[in-house]
Amino acid sequence: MSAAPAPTSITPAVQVSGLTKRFGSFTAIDDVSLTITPGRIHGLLGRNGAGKTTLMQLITGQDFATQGDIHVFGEKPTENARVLQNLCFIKESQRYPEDFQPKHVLRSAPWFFENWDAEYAEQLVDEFRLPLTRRIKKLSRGQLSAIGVIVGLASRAPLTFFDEPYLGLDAVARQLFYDRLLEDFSEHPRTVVLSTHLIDEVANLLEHVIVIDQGRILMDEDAETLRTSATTVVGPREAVDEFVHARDVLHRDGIGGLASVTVAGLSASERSQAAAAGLELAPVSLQQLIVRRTDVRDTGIEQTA
Ligand SMILES: Nc1ncnc2c1ncn2[C@@H]1O[C@H](COP(=O)(O)OP(=O)(O)OP(=O)(O)O)[C@@H](O)[C@H]1O
Repeated sequence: MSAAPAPTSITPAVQVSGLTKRFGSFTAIDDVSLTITPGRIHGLLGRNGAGKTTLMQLITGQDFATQGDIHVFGEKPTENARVLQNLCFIKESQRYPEDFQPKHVLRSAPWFFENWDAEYAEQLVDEFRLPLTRRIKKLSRGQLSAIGVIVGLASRAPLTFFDEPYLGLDAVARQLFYDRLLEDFSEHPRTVVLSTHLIDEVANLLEHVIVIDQGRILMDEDAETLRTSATTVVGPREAVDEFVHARDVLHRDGIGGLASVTVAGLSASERSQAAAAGLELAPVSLQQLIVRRTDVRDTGIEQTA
């Protein structure tokens, strides 16, 4: 067996080109190309059935593509132990052996993850209040999710995928997950891909956003660029209409004589112009932006405020 090419800081964590996955006549992933830069937290977002889980399954070598290429740290992932030992895929539908208890999961984790930090896992078990010696099939939905979250964090895998990792987790536990992810990521930088419908909750964690819909990539952008790419203009309808005239309008709302219109990118001088016209400018949340930019009203994305 030839030696693995040493991953370098410029080797993409993931490189996908022309990727297609069909289930019979249904195309779940449709000619997708994307690059996941190492050392960042990426959001993989999209409506139900958009193709997020399928894409993650292909990248992590758990399923075969119909067409196209996938490279993880420069190598093909399928049946490739060198790649797989650098991966952690936390999914909502994780199955465990019949009689397993959380303590068995934690004991077996070091076999799969060479960076496993048992002490950190213990700390997380306390913080998430996970009962270690109860059969997994008897755990609550949130406790089951806590196992995945703990494994995902304590594995410190160079490439970690969290696919809707927190079904059933209460607000305190979700916040704990975000806090620990951010802290641990700063101390042990790695590549994280987080798939979620709770966009506003994770907005501050994300450095890059990938939006998928009907198997195609709709958006693949730096989160900061995205955050500053639109503004909502609020004020008397006539003044707002005059201001947004000939601009790229993403969304309109309003009541009575008041209008609230979201427009793409405003320059500094346009902002001053709006202020001079007595209009208010409000930032657009990442969630709203994705909803507006994808031009979809029912996104399947939950409001959490
Ligand atoms: N084994 C399969 N056989 C047939 N169709 C499948 C199979 N796996 C997934 N699909 C279909 O592929 C599409 C993408 O599914 P996927 O699970 O990737 O979506 P998702 O974006 O993760 O959705 P959600 O947010 O609801 O979890 C869906 O329409 C799904 O029904």
